[in-house]
Amino acid sequence: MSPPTTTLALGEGANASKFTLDGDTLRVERAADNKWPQVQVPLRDVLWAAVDNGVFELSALAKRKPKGMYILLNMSGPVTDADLPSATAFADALMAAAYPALQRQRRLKVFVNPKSGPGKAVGLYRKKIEPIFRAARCDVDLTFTSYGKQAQEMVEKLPLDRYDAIVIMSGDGLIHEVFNGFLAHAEPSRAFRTPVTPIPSGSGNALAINLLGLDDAKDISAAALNAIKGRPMSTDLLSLTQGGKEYMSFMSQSLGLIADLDLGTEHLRFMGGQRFLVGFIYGLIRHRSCPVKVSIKVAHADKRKMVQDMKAAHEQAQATYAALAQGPASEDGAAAFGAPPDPKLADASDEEEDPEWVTFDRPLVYLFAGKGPYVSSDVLQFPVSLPTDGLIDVTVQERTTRTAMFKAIDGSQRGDHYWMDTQHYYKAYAYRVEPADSKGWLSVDGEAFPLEPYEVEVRPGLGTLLSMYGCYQLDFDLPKKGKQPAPRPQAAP
Ligand SMILES: Nc1ncnc2c1ncn2[C@@H]1O[C@H](COP(=O)(O)OP(=O)(O)OP(=O)(O)O)[C@@H](O)[C@H]1O
Repeated sequence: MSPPTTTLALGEGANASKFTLDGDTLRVERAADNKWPQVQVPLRDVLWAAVDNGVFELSALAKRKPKGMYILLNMSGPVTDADLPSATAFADALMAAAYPALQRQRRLKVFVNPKSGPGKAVGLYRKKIEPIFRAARCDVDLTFTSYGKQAQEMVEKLPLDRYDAIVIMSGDGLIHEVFNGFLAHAEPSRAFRTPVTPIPSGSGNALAINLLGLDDAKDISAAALNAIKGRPMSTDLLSLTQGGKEYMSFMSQSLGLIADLDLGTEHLRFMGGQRFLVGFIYGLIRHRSCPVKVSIKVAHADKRKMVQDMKAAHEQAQATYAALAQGPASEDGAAAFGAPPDPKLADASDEEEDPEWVTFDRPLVYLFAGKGPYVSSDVLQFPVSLPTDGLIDVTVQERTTRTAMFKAIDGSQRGDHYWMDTQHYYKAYAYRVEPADSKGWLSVDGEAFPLEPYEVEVRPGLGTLLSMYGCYQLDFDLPKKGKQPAPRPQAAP
């Protein structure tokens, strides 16, 4: 239920301020403020309100335009003794409405990688993120990483009771480290329940894009808000075994063209995200096959059904989120988006499914498997991925003409390649790869692994992320009428 309209008026004459809590919105009118004489923000963006030592304090993130960047507003003003009861009551009501069934003042373990992306993370953290966490009165334990794998080592020994979430300001590489730190923790299942949330500052920030959406992922303040207000969202993780050792992958594994462009373009780092596109074009010009044997434990492979399932799951998650956001105020942060489904139950309705291992036996250009729709801001590789369907999305690009592959680049941000006949898409419980030779790369969450035999198995709902929505943020649907995709031939088992 939305809170009733409540108003607080403070000060007099030119210094008068009026605060109105109206449904899901806070309105502030302060004629004396030259920059923001009137502000309207959704309650979601309110970070703090309190009366402290006779001063009314209010912090919120605000935007000048709906699609603009967040700006932190800290307002404060004296409260007379006569106004003290009404100001305190207003602040309490505002906080209750701004944190519905959400824990306040989260205790955050924050990792910032100074070397991530263009190397500006420290400055951005100090300028933008730190003031937001301070405004929300979060308890921050900050580490600027000083060498590779430092975050992983620290997470392996993390005192789990000490933190409500782990915040990672870097690219996807440091998130990979954190999940692998959990794997080596003395209490792995408890460790994996610690929510993880990204603040994008790397060259690949897929998790931030998937949680926040393409637009908000450009605004690190939106990511900070997610660390403060996001709700725990379970996610499947992908257990990769190679040479008898287990690794945890949260995002993707790739071979062939995709791994080459991911790992073989380090020298083009100065280009930022553009280096992946350049690498893709270079790979297409070389047009090499990827000599591997791929076996997949397939749950189903009907592209249209996958889209319908994804849309239905998103609707359900959004309804759950909306109910939670309207829920009674509480300081209990345990509200999650429900338990992950049993993957066997998820497909119980589909009697034609064959849970046996099948072998993909056509020449392929790349294999790309993972969790989470976007793998970079330009590529919507797994548009039907769901956080907790207990399945991994496995795509195998069969060898085709260069022209067909070049055409696919254009719509890759929209996921157009999903509909290519030669792009085989499987929902799978597990898959195995046996490379014919060891020349080339295996990329796991963007990190280099040897091109040796490996197997991936889904660990349903093992990990926890933070989300404002309860589902990934993307726009993908069945093609409009008149633009029907051609029927896709099954890869022969
Ligand atoms: N201070 C540091 N110096 C050098 N490397 C570091 C430091 N801190 C972390 N690292 C390593 O930097 C890598 C950066 O990965 P991450 O993906 O998070 O950022 P990125 O800028 O997107 O990098 P990449 O493009 O390589 O993926 C991680 O493997 C991590 O171990």
